[in-house]
Amino acid sequence: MKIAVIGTGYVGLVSGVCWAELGNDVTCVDKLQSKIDQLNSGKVPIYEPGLEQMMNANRTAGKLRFTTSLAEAVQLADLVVIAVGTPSLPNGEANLSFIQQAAEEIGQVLAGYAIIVTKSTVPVGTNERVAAWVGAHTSQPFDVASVPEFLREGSAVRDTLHPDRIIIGTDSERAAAALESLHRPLTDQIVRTDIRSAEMIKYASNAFLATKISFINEIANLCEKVGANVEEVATGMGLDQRIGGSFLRAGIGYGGSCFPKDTQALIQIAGDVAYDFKLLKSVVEVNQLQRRSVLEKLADSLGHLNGRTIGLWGLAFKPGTDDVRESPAADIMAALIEAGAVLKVYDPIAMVNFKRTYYNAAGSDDNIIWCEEQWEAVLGSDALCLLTEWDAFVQADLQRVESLLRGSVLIDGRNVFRLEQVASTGLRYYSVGRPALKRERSETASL
Ligand SMILES: NC(=O)c1ccc[n+]([C@@H]2O[C@H](COP(=O)([O-])OP(=O)(O)OC[C@H]3O[C@@H](n4cnc5c(N)ncnc54)[C@H](O)[C@@H]3O)[C@@H](O)[C@H]2O)c1
Ligand SMILES: O=c1ccn([C@@H]2O[C@H](COP(=O)(O)OP(=O)(O)O[C@H]3O[C@H](CO)[C@@H](O)[C@H](O)[C@H]3O)[C@@H](O)[C@H]2O)c(=O)[nH]1
Repeated sequence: MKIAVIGTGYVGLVSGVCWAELGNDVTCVDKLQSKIDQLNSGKVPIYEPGLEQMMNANRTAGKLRFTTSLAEAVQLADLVVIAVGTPSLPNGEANLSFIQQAAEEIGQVLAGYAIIVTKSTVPVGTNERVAAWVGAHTSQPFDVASVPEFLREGSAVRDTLHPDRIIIGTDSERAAAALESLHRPLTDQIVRTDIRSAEMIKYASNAFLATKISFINEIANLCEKVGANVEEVATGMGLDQRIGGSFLRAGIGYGGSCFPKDTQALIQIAGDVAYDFKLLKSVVEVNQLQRRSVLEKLADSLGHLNGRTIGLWGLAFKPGTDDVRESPAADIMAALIEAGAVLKVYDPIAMVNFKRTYYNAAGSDDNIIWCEEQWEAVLGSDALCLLTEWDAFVQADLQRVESLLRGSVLIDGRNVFRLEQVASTGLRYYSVGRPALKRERSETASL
């Protein structure tokens, strides 16, 4: 199949590369010249394990190209895939301006029948608008379909090649048949729906996963008060097949480019039809409060934060990605700085993106020291907070943490250390929903 993919972000690039890997002829388009130049020089602009190698193998095989010319890509394509961003507007609603622009541009250059697929996450009814935006600029025949994307960052290639299901929402038999044959090599779980249901499946899935996380975080907060251990609780709950064990890891709350944005958008979608989505509003509120639990634990262990030096391990919203959109670390850092703390921060992959997104490229803020390696963030700090569960942090030698800290407090925002492991050190240890090790210890530096 000849495929044009509009937008070379996490979704467009990974989908394009994987479709080429399956033997299709793929042209990826982005309006950012710098991105296309980078891709044409064989470099992937995002951190996504396994992607660069697969991309270059398919470029070399002549199955994958990159261009800024939407016309060049669309005119030859049987299938045109829209994978541009749908970020939040200030009121939480999805911003559809990139979708509209892409749809209108497609309409302007369509040279014959094509199937136009929206992979971006879009509110119910958007694909009907896409059809109108395309149709306003062309007399060529076309069909539209909603094929929402469910990949996770950090495992995007694997998720794309081994999806749990493919949802195809379209009114057109011709489009459905073509899309089924495109996806059949990936899975037998292909579900056909009407367009609006496909659009809703994406939001409902993300909202449900976010609900699971906020639910277990509330159970964790309760566990701390009643002396239970949330890990044991989650294991016990998850063995019930009706509940399932995934997405029950308590922590500092969800972040990323999807859950925060898509939960807000679904609240807004409901509001537009005068439906008050109370449960989802609480999920969002709980998530916001959960980020503050790190500050409460620091205040409990250190007494006050003014003038304290706090080491932070992890800036990405989760391990395996350089994406820092809506990362809990951003809120936690801002609150710590406001409380007068000095921060020593380190992330193995996301430092550059984080500085650029939240502190301008130079990372300028007198209260932040951007560390070159993970141990620098520990050295001389009153406390160390683990915010992202990168392997290098999970495998860290806790005796070394103890010896480099000036204080003795370790806040584990992702429950990565075993309680017995920490018990063999003198660290004062706070995790999420598990018993704290609050023992007294001298705050003398041992550098
Ligand atoms: N990131 C994820 O893990 C993920 C997973 C599933 C679904 N989604 C959804 O997929 C969509 C894309 O997400 P993303 O994270 O890949 O976005 P992104 O911001 O990483 O990338 C979007 C790209 O589209 C390009 N673009 C915008 N308008 C264009 C136009 N008119 N022509 C050509 N290029 C254009 C931008 O320059 C950018 O490179 C969003 O709706 C998102 O909610 C994302
Ligand atoms: O038990 C859990 C699982 C996840 N998280 C957090 O939840 C966030 C999102 O994690 P994850 O879902 O792994 O990452 P994303 O790449 O954002 O993927 C989600 O968002 C994508 C964009 O819509 C969807 O395609 C995916 O199916 C959906 O999992 C991260 O901050 C995680 O730390 C938890 O706190 N506890």
